[in-house]
Amino acid sequence: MSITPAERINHETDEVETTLSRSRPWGVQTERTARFVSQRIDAQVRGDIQQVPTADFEDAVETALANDPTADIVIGCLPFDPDDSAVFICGVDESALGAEQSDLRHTGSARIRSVIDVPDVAEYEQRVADVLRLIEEGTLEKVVLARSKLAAADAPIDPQLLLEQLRASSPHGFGFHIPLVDGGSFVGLSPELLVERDHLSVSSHPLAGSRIRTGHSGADEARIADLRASGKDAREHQLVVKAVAEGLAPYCSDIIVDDQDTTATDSMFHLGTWIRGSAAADESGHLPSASALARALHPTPAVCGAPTEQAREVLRRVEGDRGYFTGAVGWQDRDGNGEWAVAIRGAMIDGSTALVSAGAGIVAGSEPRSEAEETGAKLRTVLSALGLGEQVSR
Ligand SMILES: C=C(O[C@H]1C=CC=C(C(=O)O)[C@@H]1O)C(=O)O
Repeated sequence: MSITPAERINHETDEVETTLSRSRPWGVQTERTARFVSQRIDAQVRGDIQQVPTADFEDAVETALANDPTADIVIGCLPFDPDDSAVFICGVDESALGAEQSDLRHTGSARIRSVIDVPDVAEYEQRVADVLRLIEEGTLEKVVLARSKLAAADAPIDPQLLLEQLRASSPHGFGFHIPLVDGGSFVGLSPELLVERDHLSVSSHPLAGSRIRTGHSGADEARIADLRASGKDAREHQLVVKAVAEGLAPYCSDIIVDDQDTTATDSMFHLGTWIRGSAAADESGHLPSASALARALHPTPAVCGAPTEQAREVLRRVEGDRGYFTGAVGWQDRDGNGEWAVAIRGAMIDGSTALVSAGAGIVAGSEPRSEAEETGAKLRTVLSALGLGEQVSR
């Protein structure tokens, strides 16, 4: 008897569920340091870890800041599923005080001993094929399907060291280290700006459509040309640009959509588009905060799909709980200025294990094998910083 795509994608993965749920005891508070680094700031705050429900991103950020009246800014992560909890640390920006104020413990002695695919590559390719059938049937236009690798080391993994190693591999992007209530951390270097508000100025730089970098200039130029000429990648990208421009429209005036660019990370090329506008005050004179703008945009089709609700439903059935992966990570001040990056190219560190996840946009014309290769290359960005990389082939 043949299995339908809907039946197959009911698959659940115990290792991932366990790692994610261990990160979520409620109401625990312990003082730790969080860091967020971008072209705009290098912020480090020390305070209690606050885990708050997030029916609404803006309310959650405001609740966290209200809980700590002495704090200037909040750094934290917002979940992929808004029914889930967010984690914040509020405080005074201590980055100017130097590293001795932080939790830095650069032991660097952890060696990765084993890596498990979750799901295995064949199952991921089957899921892509199943989603392609749903797309063919006309139910959906795009779904961003993710897979993970669970790496186990012989000693606790140092999250600060991982962040430094990621930053050494790529000078751009949004570096983050968010401590979690169970003692674990969410660490990464995202290339994608969900939204930034700097007083009146609002910007977003969605990415979608990718090629793997070879590291050889001639071959890389050919890959960039191929990416720019690809109708499939243009469709995948334009779905995101349209959603972001429409999402910002109620909150901004003078929205300008730039020409498409190519954004490079250490391992990937992506199609990107800057979308900018001026923050518009509501009837009581309030400007939309960075988190209100993040709420309006999340989840974009760069991490979920289109139409959003149908894609989200597929992801719930296929992948289960994504936790903070493909949520948002960033900072915000009391005036609502801030930056929220898309929470990709990161790892959930739990003692001596690291759960690394990556997704790829599936649209008509996608091929299961190349989507597995693309997610493999995205995973390698983080795995290399953990000291793996070439040893992990796909
Ligand atoms: C969802 C991820 O990437 C997104 C960002 C850039 C390009 C993407 C793509 O081409 O599929 C994804 O939309 C990820 O890295 O986990």
